[in-house]
Amino acid sequence: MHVSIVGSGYVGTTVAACLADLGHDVVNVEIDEDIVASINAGEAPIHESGLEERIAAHAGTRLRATTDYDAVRETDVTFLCLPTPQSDDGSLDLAIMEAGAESLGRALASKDDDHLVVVKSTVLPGTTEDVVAPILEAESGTPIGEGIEVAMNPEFLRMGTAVQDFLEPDKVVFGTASDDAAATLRELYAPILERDGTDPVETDVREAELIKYANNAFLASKVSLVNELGNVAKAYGADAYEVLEAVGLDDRISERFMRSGLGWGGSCFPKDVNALRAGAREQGYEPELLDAAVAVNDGQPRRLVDLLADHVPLEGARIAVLGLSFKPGTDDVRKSRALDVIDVLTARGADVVAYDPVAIENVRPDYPDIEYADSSEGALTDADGAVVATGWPEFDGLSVDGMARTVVVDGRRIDVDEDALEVYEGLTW
Ligand SMILES: NC(=O)c1ccc[n+]([C@@H]2O[C@H](COP(=O)([O-])OP(=O)(O)OC[C@H]3O[C@@H](n4cnc5c(N)ncnc54)[C@H](O)[C@@H]3O)[C@@H](O)[C@H]2O)c1
Ligand SMILES: O=c1ccn([C@@H]2O[C@H](COP(=O)(O)OP(=O)(O)O[C@H]3O[C@H](CO)[C@@H](O)[C@H](O)[C@H]3O)[C@@H](O)[C@H]2O)c(=O)[nH]1
Repeated sequence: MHVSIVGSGYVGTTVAACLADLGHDVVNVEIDEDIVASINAGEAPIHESGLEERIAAHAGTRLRATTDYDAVRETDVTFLCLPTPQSDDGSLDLAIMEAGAESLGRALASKDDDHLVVVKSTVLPGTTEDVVAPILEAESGTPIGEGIEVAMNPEFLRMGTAVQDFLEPDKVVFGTASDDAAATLRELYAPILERDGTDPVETDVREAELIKYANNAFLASKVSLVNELGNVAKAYGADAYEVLEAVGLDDRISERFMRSGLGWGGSCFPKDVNALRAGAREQGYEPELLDAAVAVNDGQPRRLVDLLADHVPLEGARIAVLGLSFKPGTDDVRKSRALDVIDVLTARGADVVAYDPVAIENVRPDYPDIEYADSSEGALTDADGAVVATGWPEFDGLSVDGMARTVVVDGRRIDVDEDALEVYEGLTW
């Protein structure tokens, strides 16, 4: 099939490379010329396992990128993979989606045969049919349903495992308003669906939009509940990991997403939970449980620093922050809890020296005044205390020899020889 993908960031690039891998002919339409050049040169513009080799294998044959929206006219389907950020008040900001839909609609004005526009970005119920579709209709001059159709196909991939998640998904969701649109999506995803004998979840557009938010709200709230239970465990002097490992043996609960500690960050959970809270309020519903999930999450960085302050006077102390990315396996620092920890530490007068295996350059522009080390040993040298903010595997078995005082407060449960330390405190154990 001939597919165009508008927006070539984390999602658009991954989806494009994977669809090319599945045998489709794919073009990325992207406004950033560096990204376009990178894909056409066969190089991955982002750090994701399995992406580089797929782009290298297909660039110039089944995969290309362009800044020119006219390329969509040579395709049957367009996926919108544009950012849907959070406004200052927490609500969903659709300005980029609207601009993308305008450009796409204009390009489709001179296309003769049928075209399916699929929203893959995370958008609140009603956005595809009530915001995107009218723009496409106005700009193309083609009524929806008479040559142009819209559909919604939410994406559940995670940073760090994006390629594998796309190619081997737990579920595939098609939100459509017609049998034709559903059939086109089934054909496009056929290699994935046939391999596992998976049936796609087929719904109307509005349900597909909400499935994505419900999914993220559920997972984020699960981690917040786990953190609340972890905080209670700590108050009782109990180990939350032992408790929750046992709880997770219940099939109804599952052992996944049970790691308590510093909480959830990243480009999705915070903005999506906030968009859903704002959207629910707009609909006249008070989402009290989601409010609480955010409050528990926002409290964890301060709790971590409070624990450290029980052992080390922070004013003027040299404190190592180990890990900056929002989770291991990615250089993404968007809404990373590590940054909140740094904010609290510096507000309380500590001198921060930070280390991360891949994410330092993404933090430096916003935090030019803290010190950076090129290894965990370097960060720990002469430190009066350390906090673990991201659970990178390389922090397991940490060497603390050079520390002024061997005080370690762990927000991610790394593997550490507690007997070698003056103080080891886990956030929830
Ligand atoms: N990152 C994830 O893990 C993930 C997973 C599932 C769903 N999502 C959702 O997918 C959407 C995209 O997320 P992302 O992380 O890929 O965003 P991103 O910021 O990494 O990428 C978006 C890309 O769109 C480009 N762009 C902006 N305006 C454009 C325009 N008018 N025309 C063409 N290109 C334009 C940007 O230059 C950028 O490269 C969001 O709605 C997000 O919530 C993200
Ligand atoms: O037991 C756990 C699991 C996760 N986290 C934290 O939760 C956040 C999110 O982690 P994860 O879900 O693995 O990463 P993302 O790449 O943000 O993926 C989420 O957000 C994406 C964008 O919407 C969705 O597509 C994915 O399905 C959804 O898992 C990170 O800060 C993790 O450190 C915990 O604290 N404890």
